[in-house]
Amino acid sequence: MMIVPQFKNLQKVRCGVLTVEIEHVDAATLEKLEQQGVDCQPKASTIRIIQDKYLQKVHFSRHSIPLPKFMQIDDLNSAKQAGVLFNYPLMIKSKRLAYDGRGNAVANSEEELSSAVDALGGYDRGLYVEKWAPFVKELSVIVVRGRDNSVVCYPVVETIHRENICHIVKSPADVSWKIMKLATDVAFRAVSSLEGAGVFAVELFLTADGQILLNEVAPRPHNSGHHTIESCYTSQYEQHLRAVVGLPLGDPSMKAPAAIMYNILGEDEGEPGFLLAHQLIGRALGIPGASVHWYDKPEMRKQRKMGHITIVGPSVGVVKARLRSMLREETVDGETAVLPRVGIIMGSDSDLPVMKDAAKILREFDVPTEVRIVSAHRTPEYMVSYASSAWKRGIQVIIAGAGGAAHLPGMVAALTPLPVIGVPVRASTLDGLDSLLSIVQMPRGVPVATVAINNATNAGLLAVRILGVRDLNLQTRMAQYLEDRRDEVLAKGEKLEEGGWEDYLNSQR
Ligand SMILES: Nc1cncn1[C@@H]1O[C@H](COP(=O)(O)O)[C@@H](O)[C@H]1O
Repeated sequence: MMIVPQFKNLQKVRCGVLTVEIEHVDAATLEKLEQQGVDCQPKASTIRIIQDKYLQKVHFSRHSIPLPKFMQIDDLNSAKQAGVLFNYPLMIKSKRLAYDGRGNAVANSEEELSSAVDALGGYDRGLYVEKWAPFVKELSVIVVRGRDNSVVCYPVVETIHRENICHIVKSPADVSWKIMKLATDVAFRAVSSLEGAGVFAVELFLTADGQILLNEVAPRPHNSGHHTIESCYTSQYEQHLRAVVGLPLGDPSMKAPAAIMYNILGEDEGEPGFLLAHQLIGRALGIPGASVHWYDKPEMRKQRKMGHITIVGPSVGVVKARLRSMLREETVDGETAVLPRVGIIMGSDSDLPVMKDAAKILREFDVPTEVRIVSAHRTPEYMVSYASSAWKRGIQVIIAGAGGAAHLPGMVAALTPLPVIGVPVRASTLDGLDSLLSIVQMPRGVPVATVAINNATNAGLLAVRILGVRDLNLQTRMAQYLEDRRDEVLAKGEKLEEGGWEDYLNSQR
C-alpha cells in the first residue's frame, strides 16, 4: 500500500499503525490518491472503522454492545416518507474524516438538520444520524490486543472537551468502581468484535442512569492515552509496537496514583498564539510532576492541538491543584495554596490540647495538614459533608479525636474509603475508657485504627507511615525518626551508667 511505505513489511499485520497514517492524509490528498487508483480503503476491518463509522456501528449492534440510536441518512425526505421520526437534538456525523469536532454537527430542529447536512458537504459525503446521547461524562478506555490475541486494558479515563475538542483527560476517571468495571467490559467487548492487533481507544458515554454507551473506536494510539507516557508502566506507544510486532504486552497499570493530561490548544492565530502557549509551558516547567510535549507544528491556529502537558502526582486532589496552579486559578497572592494530605478533626476545641500533638508530628514531617472541629453530635451535617468529600479533595488520611460518646471516628470511617485513625480523648469523667471503647469497638466492615488514650502523637506517626507506603521520602524519614529515638534512649542509658541514678535524677530537676 503506497500511503505507508515505511511500514511495508508490516502489511500483513492488520494494525492501527496503518490507520494512523491514513488519518493523517487530508481529504484533498486522499481524493488525489484515489484518482490515481491507490486503494485508500484497505480491506482490514480495523481500517474501515475510520472510513465507515456506519459499518462499524452495524457491526457492534450485532454484538449487542450498547450504542446510541443511529441510522444512515441518504436523503431526509425519503427518510421522512419511510416514517422515520426524528427526535431532536440529533448528532449528524460524516462517515469520513470526522475528528476533533470536524465532520460533526448537532441539529436541534428540522431547519438545523438541513443546514447541518449542507455544512457537512451534503448526503453524498456519506452521513449518518445519531440520537443525541444525554451523557453526564465522556469516558475512554485504551484496549490493546497482541498478535497472539492477548488483551490488556488501561484504567478508565474521563475526557473533558472544549468546543468538541479533547481538552483535559483525567486518569483514573472520577467514577465509581462499578462504572469503571462496566466501561472496561463494554470497551473489551467492542474491541473483541473487531479484528486487528494494536492499540484501540474506545470512547464511551456515561448516562445519568448509569449506562455506558459505546461512542467511537479509534484503532490507534489516542489523545486519551497520552498520559500513559508518564503515568503508566507501559505507554500506549510502546504497547502499540509490542502488539503489532508480536512481543508480549506490557503492564498497563498506573505507576503514579493520579494523572491529568492538558492539551495545549491554540488560543490565538500566529505569533500571539505561540506567545500564550509558551507562557503556559513556562509555568508548567515549574509545576512538580509536569511533563511538556510540544509537537513543533509550524503553524499556530485557534483550537489546534499544539502539544500537551501531563501532570502526575500522589492523589487526584494534588494533580488537580497543580493544574489549577499552572492555569493560574485559585492562587493566593500568586502562590498556590498547598493541598492538605491529612485531615485532623476533633469533636470540640477542648480536644485541641491533645490533638495538637498529631499536628506537631505532621509538621515535623512536612506533611500538609488541615485541622477542623467536626462534631458527630453537634454538627452532624458538616461531619457528613466533610467525610464524604475529603478523598476527592486530596486528603489521604483522617485523624479523628473525640471524648465521651466518641462517635466521630467511626461515623467518618463509614462515610469515606480513606484510612481513619481514632484518638480517644480523656474527658472529665471515666478516665477516657468511654472514648476508647466507643472508638475501638467498631462493627465488622468499618475499621478505625485506634491509638492509646490521648496519644495523638502516635496518630500522627501512623498517618506518616500510611502515607509512606507510596512516598519513599516519608518512609525514609520515618526510618530516621526511629533511629533518632533509639539514639536518644542509648544516650540516656549511657548517661545513667556513667553518673549513676542519683546524678541522673538531679540533672533532670
Ligand atoms: N462526643 C462528642 C461529640 N461532640 C463533642 N464530643 C466530645 O465531647 C467532649 C466534651 O466536649 P466539650 O468540651 O465541647 O463539652 C469532647 O471530648 C468532644 O470530643
